[in-house]
Amino acid sequence: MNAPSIWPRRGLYLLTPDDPDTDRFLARVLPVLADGPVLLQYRNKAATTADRRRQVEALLPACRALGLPLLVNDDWRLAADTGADGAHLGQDDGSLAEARRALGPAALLGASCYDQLDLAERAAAAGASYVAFGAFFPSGTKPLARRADPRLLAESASLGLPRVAIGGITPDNAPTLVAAGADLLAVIGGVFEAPDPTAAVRAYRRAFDPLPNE
Ligand SMILES: Cc1ncc(COP(=O)(O)OP(=O)(O)O)c(N)n1
Ligand SMILES: Cc1ncsc1CCOP(=O)(O)O
Ligand SMILES: [Mg+2]
Repeated sequence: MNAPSIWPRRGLYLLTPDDPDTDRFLARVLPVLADGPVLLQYRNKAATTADRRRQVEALLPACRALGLPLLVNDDWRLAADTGADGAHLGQDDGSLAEARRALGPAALLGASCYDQLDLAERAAAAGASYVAFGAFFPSGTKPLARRADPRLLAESASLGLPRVAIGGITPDNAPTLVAAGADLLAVIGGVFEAPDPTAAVRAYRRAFDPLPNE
């Protein structure tokens, strides 16, 4: 694990797209990394187990060169085996406390809390580095995702952990979630389904750093 003790707690948290073809997957992801995401999550539900490992191993040197922390979705063991910076776990992805014990104190460990403050409280107690809520808007990537109320973002502030918002976030609706208390905006389709993914990455940055008249 090479997680920095101080990691970026505010900005675009980019998640990779589902793509079964490794060459195409990397050709889609690598070019947007330099343009402003502050965290990257490897999430590719369309890849085989062997390809998942290959793809994490291919992303890691690029992330290292940019100082961009890389988390692995679902599978903290793959994160441990590849030396990634951490993992993101949902309700079906195993024990957060076990992952924390295995990965150590420096690892970045994220927890899906959906629409439930009590899950966030439990995740914090189990050693999460951040808590994630959502979906806040309809998501083309995950149309059946549970929907969450933006008020959860303010209600979870007292946990003292960065709060991640996810689900259908676009450059247009991003500012409302930042205003509601989101520290990190987790995005897939808004970048990878955009006609110009690099321009889309830059557009999300504006939610955190608006122009003077905005
Ligand atoms: C930052 C972030 N938030 C939520 C999720 C969703 O995790 P999960 O519920 O385990 O669903 P899948 O991503 O595994 O489909 C996430 N991955 N990242
Ligand atoms: C993994 C996940 N969990 C809730 S919504 C979602 C998908 C987010 O993707 P998009 O940004 O395309 O809506
Ligand atoms: Mg999961």
